[in-house]
Amino acid sequence: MLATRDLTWRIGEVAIVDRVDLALAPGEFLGVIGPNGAGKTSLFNLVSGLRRPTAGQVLLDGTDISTLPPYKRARLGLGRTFQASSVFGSLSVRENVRLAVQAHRGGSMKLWRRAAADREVVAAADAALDRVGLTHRAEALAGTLAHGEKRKLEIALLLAGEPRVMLLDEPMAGVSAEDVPELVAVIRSLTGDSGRAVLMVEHHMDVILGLADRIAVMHHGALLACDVPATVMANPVVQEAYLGESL
Ligand SMILES: Nc1ncnc2c1ncn2[C@@H]1O[C@H](COP(=O)(O)OP(=O)(O)OP(=O)(O)O)[C@@H](O)[C@H]1O
Repeated sequence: MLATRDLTWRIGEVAIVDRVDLALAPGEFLGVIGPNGAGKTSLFNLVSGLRRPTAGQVLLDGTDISTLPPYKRARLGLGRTFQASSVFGSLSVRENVRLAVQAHRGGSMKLWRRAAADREVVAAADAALDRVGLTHRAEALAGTLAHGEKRKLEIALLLAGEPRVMLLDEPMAGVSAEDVPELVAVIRSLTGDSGRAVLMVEHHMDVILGLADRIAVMHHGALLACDVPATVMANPVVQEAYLGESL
């Protein structure tokens, strides 16, 4: 479904992302971990289109998308969340999701189509809010949401684009410990239907372990290991890379 082949991003002589090969199957949840500065965010930016690789490719369903901007990748079914919040704080939660659904579907100029289309948009927005457990906050201004709720809203915005592959960039960042389990449950449900695949960069090992089918470990830009969680955890090379950081 999604794959990287020899994916490389160099700044001068330094390989920030170094010949990374990854493959993500339909319905699969792949976690990307690595010590600080390992190149996780850079890899994520190459896959989502925020940066162009200096060598290698990003493939979606076998097609090379390496040079496409993020919005074109999104149209092909590759959607990402951002670490920085991309929410309109002065609009309600429902309005935010409605706009995302509308942006994804495009508008019809025919008035007689408009009313029915509007109902469909609202229904799709409400379904996305329900998916992430935010129905009870639909009328709240998005700017008033707690961190954990904001992360859920960002996932709802992403769902509005009906992606086949979801890229999640540290969705637990800034979320208080008591809100983590609920957010983990929402994220776990994302691969539960329709063969949607998830690639998630996350700093918290315990979160990744509870979610991922396979874990890719990055170190100094390269892929150190990519396997099922138990095998990765038992890998001495991985343990060595994390020396001084808690696994
Ligand atoms: N635009 C840039 N210019 C120069 N160096 C960069 C740039 N972007 C990233 N780097 C460097 O590349 C390395 C990898 O950074 P990256 O943010 O991808 O790592 P990371 O694994 O996401 O780290 P963290 O877990 O701390 O977010 C770091 O040493 C960083 O300083």
